[in-house]
Amino acid sequence: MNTIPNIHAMIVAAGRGSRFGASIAKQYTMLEGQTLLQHSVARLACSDYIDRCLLVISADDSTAQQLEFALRVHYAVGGAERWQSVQAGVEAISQTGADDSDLVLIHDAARPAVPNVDIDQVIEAAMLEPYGAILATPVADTLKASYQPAISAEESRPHSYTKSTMDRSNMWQAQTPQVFRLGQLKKVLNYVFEHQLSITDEASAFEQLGFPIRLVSGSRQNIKLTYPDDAVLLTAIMALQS
Ligand SMILES: Nc1ccn([C@@H]2O[C@H](COP(=O)(O)OP(=O)(O)OP(=O)(O)O)[C@@H](O)[C@H]2O)c(=O)n1
Ligand SMILES: C[C@](O)(CO)[C@H](O)COP(=O)(O)O
Repeated sequence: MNTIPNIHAMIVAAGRGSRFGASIAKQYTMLEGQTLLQHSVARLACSDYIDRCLLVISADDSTAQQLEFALRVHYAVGGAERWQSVQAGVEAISQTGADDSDLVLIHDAARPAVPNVDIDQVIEAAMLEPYGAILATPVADTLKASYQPAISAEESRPHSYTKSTMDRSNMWQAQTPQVFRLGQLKKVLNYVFEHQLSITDEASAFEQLGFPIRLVSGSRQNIKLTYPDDAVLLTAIMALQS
């Protein structure tokens, strides 16, 4: 497993950003004169392993094709769930005649601050693995499980209470890029489809089948724009990095 495989990069940008709550899809939020999607492509462009990128966008996206990108891009139409967008991207990559042993790199449009060094590290780790590797950071905070007691008729919103404290010693927060062998990725996504699983990243699909995915410790600067508060942090991180 030590020959250099082809790398097919894909950025998933077909989400709505419902938790962010803006009127435009969050991947088109402007930051330092460019959209998040352009920044994310530019980060991938810094890697010597990547020379083009598949952008998975929603069917009604009229913005992406008007933008300029730091890499040669091509397009696929995403689905309702993130994993379905990835599956659409995987199909598009397969149709180009890619080999099952090639690597597919999946990155969120909403993570424009991924450091260049992390991109290469996760690619190089995946090259040595039969299934793949992902960026992640060890959980830093005390982690609480919670419960909500039954609410009385006059209460409109239930409060949450702590139930227990989780052992965080082997807990990680998943990031992207996530990098997998194409053939194995196709298999696990079919499994998700057949079993109607609900997953938030592709590494979860591998976990369901007991396939090991290596964790590569990444930077805490690689945050995802998810909630409005994240915009302040992301702006500061991008300014610091530039
Ligand atoms: N059906 C979907 C859902 C998500 N994504 C992409 O996956 C990345 C990470 O997902 P997330 O932060 O959950 O994005 P949204 O689905 O847009 O946000 P929300 O869950 O708050 O609606 C984003 O770049 C998003 O565009 C996608 O391509 N297709
Ligand atoms: C893929 C991901 O960005 C890894 O953190 C994430 O899982 C996307 O979905 P989420 O629902 O925002 O966790």
